[in-house]
Amino acid sequence: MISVAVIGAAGRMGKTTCDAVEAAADLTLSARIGSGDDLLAGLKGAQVAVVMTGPEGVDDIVATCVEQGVHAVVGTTGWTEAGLAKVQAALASKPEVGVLLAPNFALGAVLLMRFAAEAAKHFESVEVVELHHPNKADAPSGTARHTAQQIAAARREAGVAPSPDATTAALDGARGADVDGVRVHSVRLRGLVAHEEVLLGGPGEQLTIRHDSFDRISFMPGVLLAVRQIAGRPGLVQGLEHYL
Ligand SMILES: NC(=O)C1=CN([C@@H]2O[C@H](COP(=O)(O)OP(=O)(O)OC[C@H]3O[C@@H](n4cnc5c(N)ncnc54)[C@H](O)[C@@H]3O)[C@@H](O)[C@H]2O)C=CC1
Ligand SMILES: O=C(O)C1=N[C@H](C(=O)O)C[C@H](O)C1
Repeated sequence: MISVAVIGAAGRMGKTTCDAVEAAADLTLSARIGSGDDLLAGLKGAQVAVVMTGPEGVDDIVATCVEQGVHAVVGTTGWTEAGLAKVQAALASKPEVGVLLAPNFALGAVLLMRFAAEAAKHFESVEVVELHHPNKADAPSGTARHTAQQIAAARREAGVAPSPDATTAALDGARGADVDGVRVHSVRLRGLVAHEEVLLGGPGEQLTIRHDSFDRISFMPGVLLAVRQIAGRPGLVQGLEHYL
């Protein structure tokens, strides 16, 4: 049995995660930790923490997990370089602990990123569009950032030129955010859950790669896979693709 504490347990992802952990025969839910709860008390007896809070203060939460010797499976997005450095510093004193930062636990989203990086080596133009529910705190989404970074790395390695763009006059934001030279556009719309499209263009053709999460249960197989594997994967890992 692996004992699991869920941090951010009252949120949309936290509730779904608690249900998934409770339904798994080889896992036991040791604590539901919400905003204002005693984190140290909640972590007592846990082997793995699943972190599904908002971005604010998540670096301190993950650093505390590491200091307590609790592996952390982290779904929270909106990380800063300073936040990552804080976690790395905590891991330096506890190198046996595992931290997985996964911007998307859905298998289809992980595959979308892999396919997009491959395709982006072969097309002149590429842009990313992410579409989410309007309660989301961060933009662009963690998945879109990760997608754009993987696309940029693949294009750099293949020696592909930047996407052409003759824009010289634009309203602020009209061309989206620039992530490693890849344009990323964020849509927030009531009714949506989590969706992403990668648009690839070449002379006379377009390839669109799209993934839709219609329900947060789509993230649970990836979360449970990470919970089961993390004890054997010390250090900081970014992206569920490294676990597959
Ligand atoms: N990696 C993935 O596959 C996915 C990641 N996400 C990310 O997960 C995060 C949470 O998303 P939602 O559940 O939609 O947000 P939410 O706002 O519904 O839930 C966040 C919860 O965390 C709680 N919280 C905030 N600070 C806390 C603290 N210090 N200690 C304990 N609890 C605290 C809040 O009170 C709230 O209940 C977001 O960053 C989102 O981008 C969302 C879906 C999938
Ligand atoms: O906030 C969300 O809902 C989601 N957040 C993650 C992200 O920022 O990529 C994963 C998924 O897109 C849902």
